[in-house]
Amino acid sequence: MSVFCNQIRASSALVRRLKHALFLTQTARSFTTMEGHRPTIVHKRSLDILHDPWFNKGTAFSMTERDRLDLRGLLPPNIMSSDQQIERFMFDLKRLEEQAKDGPSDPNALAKWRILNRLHDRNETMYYKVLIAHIEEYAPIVYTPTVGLVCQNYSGLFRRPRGMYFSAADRGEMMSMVYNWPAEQVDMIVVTDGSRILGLGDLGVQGIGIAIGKLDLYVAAAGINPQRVLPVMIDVGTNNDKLLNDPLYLGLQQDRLDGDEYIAVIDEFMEAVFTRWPHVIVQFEDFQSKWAFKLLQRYRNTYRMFNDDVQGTAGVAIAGLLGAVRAQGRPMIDFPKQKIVVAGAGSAGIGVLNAARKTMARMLGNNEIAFESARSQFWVVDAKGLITEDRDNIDAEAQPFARKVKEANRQGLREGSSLIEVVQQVKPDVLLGLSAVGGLFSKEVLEALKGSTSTRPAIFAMSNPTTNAECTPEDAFSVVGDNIIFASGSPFTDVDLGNGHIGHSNQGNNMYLFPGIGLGTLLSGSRMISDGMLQAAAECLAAYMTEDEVVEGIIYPPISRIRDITKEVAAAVVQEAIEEDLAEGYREMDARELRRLDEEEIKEYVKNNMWTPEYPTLVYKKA
Ligand SMILES: NC(=O)C1=CN([C@@H]2O[C@H](COP(=O)(O)OP(=O)(O)OC[C@H]3O[C@@H](n4cnc5c(N)ncnc54)[C@H](O)[C@@H]3O)[C@@H](O)[C@H]2O)C=CC1
Ligand SMILES: CC(=O)C(=O)O
Ligand SMILES: [Mg+2]
Repeated sequence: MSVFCNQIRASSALVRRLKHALFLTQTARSFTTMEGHRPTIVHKRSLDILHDPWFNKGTAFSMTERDRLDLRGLLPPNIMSSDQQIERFMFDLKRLEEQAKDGPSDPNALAKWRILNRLHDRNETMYYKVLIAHIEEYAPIVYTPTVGLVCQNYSGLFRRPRGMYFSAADRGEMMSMVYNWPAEQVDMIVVTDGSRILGLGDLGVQGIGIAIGKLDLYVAAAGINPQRVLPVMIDVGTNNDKLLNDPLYLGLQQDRLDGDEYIAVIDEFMEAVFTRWPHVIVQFEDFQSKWAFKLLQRYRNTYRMFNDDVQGTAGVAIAGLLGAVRAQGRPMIDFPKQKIVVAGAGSAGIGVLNAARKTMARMLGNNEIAFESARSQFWVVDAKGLITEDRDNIDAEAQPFARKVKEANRQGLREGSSLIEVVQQVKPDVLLGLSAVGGLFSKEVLEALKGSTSTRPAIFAMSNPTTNAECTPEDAFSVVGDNIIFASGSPFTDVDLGNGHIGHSNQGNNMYLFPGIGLGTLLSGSRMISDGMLQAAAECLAAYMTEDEVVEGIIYPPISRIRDITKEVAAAVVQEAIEEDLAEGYREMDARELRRLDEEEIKEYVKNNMWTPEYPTLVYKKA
């Protein structure tokens, strides 16, 4: 009996399923025939639509729909057909299969990024809990080196948009577009124009990945509330031929704007974001050197902004250079005696040179003569070799570091001398690379460094991502010797030197400063980010490592301590802003109260204002 009943139940369930399938087919058909005639009424706008799988069309939203639904700026500018969207999806899927055949490392890193990214989309609190608890393991995924790979493959990886896109096609619209962002308050913007992403060159609109990665560190390290961060991509075109010819590219397929047209776009963006959020801080990231310096000079006295590659990198390098002096068993005040060869004269290299020269000058008496004499401690080599005053069309930023011709000749050098020649002749204490050329510190260059007059030569292979590092720690320790200091921009593991000795591989990356610079600026309410505030941040990082650690060769903290060092850096920035009378206060902490705080109280104030990922209790209230 029960078997019979079960059969009846099963067959009626089957009939129901068949009927339902028939109904769905008919409905689908009637929808298909009506498509294009009857619009679908939606009761949502903006991000709510993009996050709704029923209505979301992603990059296929037309421009009129984007305007109608307040979506302008929330998607990359290139409008795609649904066929193109599927082609892009399939391309990515196939590429993953291809890469999986080639070897485990890259697809594994990308797969981890995807899993983390999905969690980021689903549950930010949980995402940041995971990131903070495992920062050592996952910073290399959300930040350098994997973020470089993510940017390179962004068209394929793009699923749900994050951040805002302002493009050259949005001129005249930005002031209203900025209101499409759903958050009432934004504390921190990281903006890029994609023109020099890490050492990977012009990646156009795909550079948004670096702004997202940097802001992940703002949340994880500085405790900036994730609801108040905004990654921004300013798409003014690209000069990357591959992207210009790629039908699946998500950005504007036109040559980069230049000159006044370019500046007009960036000006409009700055005006728009500072009009809506007057207290926001804007970090410029990975702009090609040509614009990095000009925009910094243009905005730094008007807006709360800084350029991470120029100023953040400079501070991190100074801290490391001072650490290298201490590691030689010498006092920091001996820094002006160091002979420093820098390979790379772009935004990062020049930023470091300017800051190092100023630091030396301060130690030598802080006057014109000191500043002039500090200049002779640097030898700068770029793609054309040693820079001397003989160089034609020398960049204005590099000019102050051009070697005098006679002096160079006396050292057996000339305009355009190769890096090996320079290292052989100068016998520097420090060899620092910000060239974006992987392997530039070849065996020959490192062999030449063995002639260094330093008791403990330092090698900074600071270019990113990993493949662009000027050398690996293995090469450095094995060729130059066990008694060196080594730092790199992207993480490497320590080197086993045998007999229980470890060759420390430090990560010399601006991530140790930018989160603290941003947080300190926010909490001080400083009107601008002064040289003094940046200097205070660098000095704080330099002083963070103990004497024992630097003697061991550890000149930067491990990333597991990034939240603590960021708190210290932020407190130093607040303190300096107060001393320079720039601090206007933050929320209920007004300028007067800030001035009353002592050093420990400032640290406490910073700590108490760092967001931690905890679920809040939610209560429903009608809008
Ligand atoms: N570790 C860190 O915190 C940071 C690292 N960087 C890295 O620094 C690198 C450079 O960045 P930017 O200065 O903005 O780039 P850039 O493109 O403006 O400058 C590169 C410089 O390297 C020079 N160069 C090229 N080939 C060379 C060669 N064979 N020998 C010597 N010099 C050579 C170029 O002439 C140019 O002066 C990138 O890889 C970037 O990822 C940048 C900022 C922070
Ligand atoms: C770290 C960084 O800012 C860069 O490589 O550009
Ligand atoms: Mg950068």
